[in-house]
Amino acid sequence: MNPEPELTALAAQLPKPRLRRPAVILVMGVSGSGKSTVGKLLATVLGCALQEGDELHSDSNVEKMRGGTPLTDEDRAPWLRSIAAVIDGWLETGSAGVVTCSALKRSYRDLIIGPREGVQLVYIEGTAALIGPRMLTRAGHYMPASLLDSQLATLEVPREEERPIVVSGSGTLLDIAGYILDQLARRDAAG
Ligand SMILES: Nc1ncnc2c1ncn2[C@@H]1O[C@H](COP(=O)(O)OP(=O)(O)OP(=O)(O)O)[C@@H](O)[C@H]1O
Ligand SMILES: O=C(O)[C@H](O)[C@@H](O)[C@H](O)[C@H](O)CO
Repeated sequence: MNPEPELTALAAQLPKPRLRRPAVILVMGVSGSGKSTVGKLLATVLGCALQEGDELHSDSNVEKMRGGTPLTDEDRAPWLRSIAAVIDGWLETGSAGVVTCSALKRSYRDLIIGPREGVQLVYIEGTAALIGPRMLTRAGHYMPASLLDSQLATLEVPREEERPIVVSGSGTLLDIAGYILDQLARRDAAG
């Protein structure tokens, strides 16, 4: 992991929470909601591994998205399994880790988290008005802003029973990561 200098500087302003159990975190949300940026920040503060879900897509999935076509359930299935395998690896070794994945549908999250104990879901909320302009100005990413509408249409917001930490993507990165770390510490202490 080699986060950008700005993220390293932000991370230095966030105290590392003392947790009883290693944090295994899935950061979800539509494309452009801030998963990678927030995920990097969390992993830097926690001093743990970061797996970018985007890096696990097949070349054909990436080409499809680059061309402006939304992925289907079938396209996503092997990708979701590879994300679940990363989480299983961390759980088996008792390691902490942060994985980013859009995880748009409940069925996807059932596959990635399902009955696994000790995986914390974090959902970054954001409207098209917030995220669209950010996607347009983001450099060097294959995902076109034109796919944002389909991402939002496919999204099934996590329900209470999934015990998500829900945070608005409209705040500053410091606020967003600070809130997530605070919630993580409270839940760790209570659990
Ligand atoms: N809270 C924020 N404030 C300002 N800019 C932000 C914030 N969160 C994210 N951004 C910016 O928005 C853009 C999208 O963020 P990011 O790449 O982290 O989203 P993502 O959910 O990982 O997207 P994708 O799933 O498409 O990879 C980036 O340019 C990032 O710097
Ligand atoms: O499920 C999906 O449609 C995809 O995973 C997308 O969400 C992308 O991976 C990502 O967001 C692009 O950057």
